[in-house]
Amino acid sequence: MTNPDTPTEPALVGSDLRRTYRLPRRSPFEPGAVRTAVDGVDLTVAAGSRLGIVGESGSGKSTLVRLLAGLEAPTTGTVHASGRLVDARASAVSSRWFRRETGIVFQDPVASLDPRMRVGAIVAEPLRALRVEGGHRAMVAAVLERVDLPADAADRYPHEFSGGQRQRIAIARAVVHRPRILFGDEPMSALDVVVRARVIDLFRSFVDDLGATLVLVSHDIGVVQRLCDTVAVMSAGRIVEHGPVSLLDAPTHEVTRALVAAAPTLP
Ligand SMILES: Nc1ncnc2c1ncn2[C@@H]1O[C@H](COP(=O)(O)OP(=O)(O)OP(=O)(O)O)[C@@H](O)[C@H]1O
Repeated sequence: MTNPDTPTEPALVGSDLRRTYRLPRRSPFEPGAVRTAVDGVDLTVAAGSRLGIVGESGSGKSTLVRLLAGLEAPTTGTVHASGRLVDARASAVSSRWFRRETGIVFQDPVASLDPRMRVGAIVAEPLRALRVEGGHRAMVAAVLERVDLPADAADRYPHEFSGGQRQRIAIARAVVHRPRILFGDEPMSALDVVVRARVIDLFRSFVDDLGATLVLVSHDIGVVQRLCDTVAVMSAGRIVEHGPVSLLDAPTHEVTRALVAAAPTLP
């Protein structure tokens, strides 16, 4: 039996994460320049916490979340999930344990859903790939209902749905296997205000139900204030401020101050 006083292992620990990209060469005589997207990040995400990652465009938010989600390998540094090394270069079989623990929602629901597959097959895909036991059809039907899609949604194709509905299909696919960590990379930013509010609610209710850890990239401070309990502020590939989300109410770092000052007031 676990002692409630014993601190549990952090959901994620990124240690000295660095990710560089070599840009295309401008001349045949010189190598391409190197761009540093993430520049020595140490980050611990406590189990059950809800971390928002904010920062100006190009500050490295998406790259950091791809590293934490094991979608991309760091140039140097490591990611551990519940104490276990996450290896983005591992085979599908070796990385299955981590894929089972994680779900990801991206910004663009059109690009992230295969147009040739029916919605039911799209949402069932993680169950199949991750060898989840049980009746997949029933699990898919239940999760589609949870995201308010019509009963016949499973038999239809993504193009038959609106942008907001497609994002809800993407959320259904991300949570159908009941992950312990949910990642979102700007999952609300392609949506209009009303649809965005609904998608925020859905994120919150799934994270509550699953008792999951949330790692959410957003340029929208208001979304982070609504969904997250902690925030990390990025600038030029580094985390310049990290703490409770209330730090956005009284920002001290100049980067955070500028982000808060530039944020529109939400209705
Ligand atoms: N595959 C890549 N090849 C080359 N450069 C890249 C690549 N991915 C990211 N970068 C560069 O790394 C830096 C950080 O990019 P990243 O997308 O992580 O930032 P971001 O904070 O998520 O930006 P945005 O808010 O605009 O999405 C940028 O300068 C970007 O151009």
